[in-house]
Amino acid sequence: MPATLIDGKAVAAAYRDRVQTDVAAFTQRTGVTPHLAAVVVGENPASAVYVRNKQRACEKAGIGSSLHTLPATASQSDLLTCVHGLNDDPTVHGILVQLPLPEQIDERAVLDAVAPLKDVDCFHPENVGLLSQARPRFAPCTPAGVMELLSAAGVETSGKRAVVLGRSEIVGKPMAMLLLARGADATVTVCHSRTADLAAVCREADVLVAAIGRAKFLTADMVKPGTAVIDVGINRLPEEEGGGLAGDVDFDAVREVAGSLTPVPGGVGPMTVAVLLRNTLTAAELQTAGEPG
Ligand SMILES: NC(=O)C1=CN([C@@H]2O[C@H](COP(=O)(O)OP(=O)(O)OC[C@H]3O[C@@H](n4cnc5c(N)ncnc54)[C@H](OP(=O)(O)O)[C@@H]3O)[C@@H](O)[C@H]2O)C=CC1
Ligand SMILES: Nc1nc(=O)c2c([nH]1)NC[C@@H]1CN(c3ccc(C(=O)N[C@@H](CCC(=O)O)C(=O)O)cc3)C=[N+]21
Ligand SMILES: [Mg+2]
Repeated sequence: MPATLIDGKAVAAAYRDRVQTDVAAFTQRTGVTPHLAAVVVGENPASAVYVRNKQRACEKAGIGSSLHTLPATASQSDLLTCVHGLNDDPTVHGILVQLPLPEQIDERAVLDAVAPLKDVDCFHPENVGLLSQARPRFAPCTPAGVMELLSAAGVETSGKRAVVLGRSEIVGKPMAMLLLARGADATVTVCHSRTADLAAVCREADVLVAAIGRAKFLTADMVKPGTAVIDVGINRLPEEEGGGLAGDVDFDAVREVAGSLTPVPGGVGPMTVAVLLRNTLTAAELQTAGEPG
């Protein structure tokens, strides 16, 4: 029996409706419109999609948004000046510095410069620390979106073996943290480029999250029948293969063995945007006087 497809678009739409309702109540009560500022350095086609989706979603949810673009040649200090300006602007509640940054920029230094209360990506060490102690201030957008999808699909994680492919600060690591947390209660293994017997480790998984950035990397032989497979990957296919998007999962083949599976597009991507909206409201609450947040 082929896998049940998890409809990320639908789950995200319902999630965004709840955010929209909460934004309206917040704005009514405080007179404040939550505002998300995105900082983009240079041109990157993959980033452009994300920026567009975010801006459209903000508008629909009653959240203000602004785009701050710097040329690909921008210096570290240009970028820090931009971030400091947004930190000091009381009308801006959330700041997102789009990754990756050009190579002349020290990515960590820039992310560390974002005011912790405006750090809607949950990248600042203070927020990562809070997350790791299971008292999060902000949800890591993509991993939290994955947890929402698992829950919407009725996938049990407690006591199950979860395998996360990838150990990045943006997806793999915080994903492992959320699956491990009390309440989710999975037994978590994190794999990376040095993992031995990767296929065998993957075959142990009841829940498998692929976030490595290699098109169609996860093949059917790496998946135990019935496993819930979440495909975080967003990879642009070469022109010879049609130039479309592909996840990290070999969708057509894995679909025949997995219990449930997310498509790309229409899976995790829309959830990332939805959680980002929620975090922007949370940031506005934390920064608005009289709001316990
Ligand atoms: N849907 C969404 O909202 C989002 C999607 N993405 C997508 O998710 C994917 C991953 O992104 P991101 O985490 O930023 O990527 P990174 O490149 O930062 O990290 C990739 C990770 O995968 C590991 N890896 C790479 N190749 C292999 C391999 N052959 N075998 C095992 N492990 C491997 C790397 O190992 P090592 O550490 O050893 O190098 C690394 O830990 C990308 O396709 C990206 O576009 C990203 C963010 C949000
Ligand atoms: N500071 C920072 N935070 C991020 O969260 C971040 C980032 N930088 N840099 C880039 C990656 C990638 N990312 C995506 C989010 C949503 C979609 C998305 O909405 N995808 C839709 C549409 C895809 C399409 O049609 O092209 C989908 O998968 O259905 C894609 C990609 C966030 N990232
Ligand atoms: Mg997706």
